[in-house]
Amino acid sequence: MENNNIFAKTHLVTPQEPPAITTDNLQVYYGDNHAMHDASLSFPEHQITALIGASGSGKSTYLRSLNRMNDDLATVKGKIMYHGIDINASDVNVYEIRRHIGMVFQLPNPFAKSIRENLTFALKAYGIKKKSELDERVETSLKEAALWDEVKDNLNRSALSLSGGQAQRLCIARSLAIKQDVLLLDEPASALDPISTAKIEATLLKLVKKYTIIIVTHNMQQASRISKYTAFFHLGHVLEFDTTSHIFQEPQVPVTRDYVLGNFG
Ligand SMILES: Nc1ncnc2c1ncn2[C@@H]1O[C@H](COP(=O)(O)OP(=O)(O)OP(=O)(O)O)[C@@H](O)[C@H]1O
Repeated sequence: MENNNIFAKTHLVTPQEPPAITTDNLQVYYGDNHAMHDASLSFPEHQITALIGASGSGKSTYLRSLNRMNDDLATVKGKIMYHGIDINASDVNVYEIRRHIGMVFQLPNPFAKSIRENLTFALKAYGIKKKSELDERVETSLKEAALWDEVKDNLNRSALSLSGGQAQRLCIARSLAIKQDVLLLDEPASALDPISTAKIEATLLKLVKKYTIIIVTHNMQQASRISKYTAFFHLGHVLEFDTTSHIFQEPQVPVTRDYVLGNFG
């Protein structure tokens, strides 16, 4: 009956650093499918945390809940605390949440607009109209996302003409332009070549000085290279959360050990 005991052994540390976001007993249901069980985690400010685990273990489900992207798809129970506010409460404005907590998806999704408009679209919706401020936000966000040098000569060209890696950095820049402070990234480099992947990783390592980053990845080397903390998901449960070095060098839970050694998944 080993299967019944898999979820009994967990190892979940609470990082010393102050949290940017925490979840308390987060549960997600797609109809009758209880896809996420009791996820209680704390994501430290200005650190990269990786979410790892086999396909279907609940990583994206959990990540999407953090900025209420599951609202129309699932029932999400439990608390999601962000600066002392439970952002999972029904009376919280989800657009306001997404002003602070942004999402970058696996496949880059630039709008069919110019590079500049991709960055100014949300700013204008938030009431920023002054050209000098818009220009400043465009330049700063593109520089922070390490894209400025490649696009500065023609910001009016279509964002659809960018390469996959450039388009993904533009999507990161979109978050930076509106000064979101938590970036949720769902396998942002899995569709990219190794050079584009390296650029994204280098960008994230710079951004973490100012932003809190939570990244889903199937790439163990990537998690090791860039994250300070790692959470291991298994069949809708978080079984282990610790520093990335502990997770990869001395995992405490047998299922984590099997996963990081490549014995399944
Ligand atoms: N929109 C949805 N509607 C119904 N069920 C869903 C939906 N999205 C995910 N699920 C279910 O929730 C469970 C967890 O899926 P999820 O996509 O979160 O896993 P994952 O670990 O991110 O997988 P992957 O690594 O393949 O992206 C699975 O059983 C999946 O079928």
